[in-house]
Amino acid sequence: MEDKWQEAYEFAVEVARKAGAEIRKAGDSEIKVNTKSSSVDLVTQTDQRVEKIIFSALKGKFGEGCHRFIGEESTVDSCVLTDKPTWIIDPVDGTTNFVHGFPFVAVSIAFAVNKELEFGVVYSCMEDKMYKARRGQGAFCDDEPIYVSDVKEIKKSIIISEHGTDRSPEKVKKIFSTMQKILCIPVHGLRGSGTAATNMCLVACGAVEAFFEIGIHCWDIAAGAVIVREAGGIILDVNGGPFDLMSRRMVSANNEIIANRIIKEIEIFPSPRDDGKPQLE
Ligand SMILES: Nc1ncnc2c1ncn2[C@@H]1O[C@H](CO)[C@@H](O)[C@H]1OP(=O)(O)O
Ligand SMILES: [Mg+2]
Repeated sequence: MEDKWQEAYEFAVEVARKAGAEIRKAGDSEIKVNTKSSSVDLVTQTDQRVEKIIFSALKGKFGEGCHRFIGEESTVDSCVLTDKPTWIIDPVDGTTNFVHGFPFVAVSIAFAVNKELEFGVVYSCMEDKMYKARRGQGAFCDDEPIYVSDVKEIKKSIIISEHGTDRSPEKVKKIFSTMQKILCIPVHGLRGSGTAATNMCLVACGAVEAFFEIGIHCWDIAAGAVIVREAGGIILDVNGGPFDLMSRRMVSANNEIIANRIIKEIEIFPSPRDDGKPQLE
């Protein structure tokens, strides 16, 4: 069949825009906060409600039986990626930002077939920016093509990383030690928007050279991964090997030179995979 997934791609953009409008509206009223894995891993009723809105729209259109659904708040199916068409969704990426009114919050919708990411949509809803990419067709922000930066010198780069939600002193020490080494190369700067999906879009549009993190989940980065690749960038594992969506770790960069220079400095710490398989070295 010609261009089998185009309709799904266009529908995903529509659904992301609607979901983002819901998030914006919810941000204007009182936000009820609960915690998940730790006291700093936040979830709100908006996360759960928006995920339901997205899932019911997609299931209504494509049928529950034919497609699989992986979502941050309600993973109905396990996180093991199969060959079946699979939606990978984070309804509110940057929940902590949302709770605090820090203006970077994204809806992330990705679609994989035969274990390969087919398209990704990231709607940065507070800025009203729609990032999207389909495999082989380029990356766009608000329908304008976007490209990664052409900087090859690490000393002329801006790098993004985040701190995650695990505050065990050993992990925090490794995260800060990595950041210190990168900062002292020296790079032009270190940044972090508080949403992995948006961070990847910042790589894709050339605002920063790289974003890396250990601890992120597949739903945080699946859509962003397509967008970065289609903008001309690359995604690698933090050990320099191939990127594995379920590994909970990755380096996305404008090119291999910047990626490998950062990888040299990353102090890897253990992070259980999303699919329960043994972690890579
Ligand atoms: N345990 C974890 N460690 C690191 N990042 C995490 C994480 N859990 C979620 N993240 C995501 O990483 C970014 C910030 O660290 C956010 O995109 C956040 O997603 P969330 O807002 O959907 O929870
Ligand atoms: Mg997230």
